[in-house]
Order: sequence, then C-alpha cells, then structure tokens
Amino acid sequence: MSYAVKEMFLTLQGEGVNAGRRAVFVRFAGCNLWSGREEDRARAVCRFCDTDFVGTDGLGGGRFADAAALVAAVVGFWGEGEAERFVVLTGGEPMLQVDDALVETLHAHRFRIAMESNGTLPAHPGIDWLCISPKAGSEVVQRQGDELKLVWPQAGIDPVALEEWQFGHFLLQPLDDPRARENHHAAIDLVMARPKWRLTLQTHKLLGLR
Ligand SMILES: C[S@@+](CC[C@H](N)C(=O)[O-])C[C@H]1O[C@@H](n2cnc3c(N)ncnc32)[C@H](O)[C@@H]1O
Ligand SMILES: Nc1nc2[nH]cc(C(=O)O)c2c(=O)[nH]1
Ligand code: SF4
Ligand SMILES: [Mg+2]
Repeated sequence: MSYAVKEMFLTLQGEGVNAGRRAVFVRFAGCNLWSGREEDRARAVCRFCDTDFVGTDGLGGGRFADAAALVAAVVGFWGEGEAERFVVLTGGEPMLQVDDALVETLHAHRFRIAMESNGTLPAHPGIDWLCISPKAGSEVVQRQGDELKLVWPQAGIDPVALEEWQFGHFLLQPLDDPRARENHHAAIDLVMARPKWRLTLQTHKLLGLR
C-alpha cells in the first residue's frame, strides 16, 4: 500500500506519559471525523482540531510508495544511532493507513511505535504505545490501550463512564482554544474531583517546538 503523509519531523513528544522523549513524528493525511476544511468544521464530528492534516505538502510530507520508502524517511529523520528509536504515528487519523507492512518494517528498524488515535477504528495490535483520545459524537471501538487522553472540557463525554475502560493512564489535556485559561482550570478541577485522572499539557506549544 502507499501512504499519504502530511508532514514528518524530529521533535520531542509534547503530550502524555512520553512527554519529553525524542521522537520522529509521522503525520498521516486525512481524518474520518473532519474533512480538515475550515468551511466544514462547524458540522464535523470533531470540531476543535488544532492540526492541518490536509494533503501531502508539509515539510517531510509526501506520498510514499511502500513501507520501505516511508521507513527510510523515518530513519533519516532520526539520524545517527539505533538506541531508543521512537516514532509517533499521528495525523489526521493514522489508523486509516497504518498496516502490517508499516509496523513490521518500523520494528525491523528497531523503532518503538507510539500512535495517537481517535479510537474509532481498531488499533493495530503491533503498536507499542497506544494513546486514544475519544471525541464526543463518535463511536469509540478501541477501549483499551496505554493512555486515554481526554481533551477537556468536552460537552457530550462523561469522564466517569470512561474510567471503566482498560487503560494504564487516564489523562486530561486542556482544550486549546481562545478560552485556554478557563479550560486549564476546568481540567484541574476535574483532577481534584476524580483522582484517577492526571493533567497533561501540550508542552511543545509552551516551548515553541513543533
Ligand atoms: C491532531 S490529533 C491526531 C490523532 C487522532 N486523530 C486523535 O484525535 O487522537 C492529536 C492529539 O491532539 C489532540 N487535540 C486536537 N486538537 C486539540 C485542541 N484544540 N486542544 C487540545 N488537544 C487537541 C487530539 O485529541 C489528539 O490527542
Ligand atoms: N511535539 C509534538 N508532540 C505531539 N504529541 C502529539 C501531537 C499530535 O499532533 O499528534 C504532537 C505534535 O504535533 N507535536
Ligand atoms: S479526530 Fe484527531 S485529527 Fe481528526 S479532527 Fe479530531 S483531533 Fe483532528
Ligand atoms: Mg499536535
């Protein structure tokens, strides 16, 4: 299969339990919960997305003919050294494109594979670190993984019901929108009321990283 990638870059994982880790990000083009066009945002299932995932024109993006070609690019972004290789598959929605060939080829090149997914498609079983971020109005079929990362506040989702899902970590990520300050406080208040949850911040935005 070929892969449509919006952009690829080397940075620090900014979010979640792996925040601070050196990582190559692969941002796949396309999502099943929003077209990515601003004129469609108001009637999309997911309306708060902070990301441009349309097309393949970003830095490091493109169409990759097969897994070998995509993984060669990932290796190039990582650079020297085979220790601690770490890749984050995101998007858009990565599970629209991630397949056996990609997972096997990344593992053959000694990468640990993290994925950021909205959970509406079953995750590939070979993913080493699975982050699911549920969206109100969508059907989340992937209810187990390593971290559940709930963007908060989010009308139409009951965090108490999510506490029954099978995740190693339950994280609240403040919604990044013009009300960021209030959103931080809403997330803090929920952690104080429901200690199963922990606060996670988008540290790359605080640091001015990609
Ligand atoms: C751009 S999404 C791509 C992966 C996948 N489609 C998903 O939603 O999980 C990456 C992460 O950013 C989060 N995110 C998107 N927009 C956000 C916003 N405005 N504020 C906080 N987090 C946001 C998502 O919930 C997800 O955890
Ligand atoms: N540094 C950095 N960390 C991230 N963690 C999740 C991201 C995403 O957009 O999926 C992201 C991102 O875009 N940049
Ligand atoms: S599901 Fe993820 S990529 Fe798709 S619109 Fe929502 S936050 Fe953006
Ligand atoms: Mg992001």
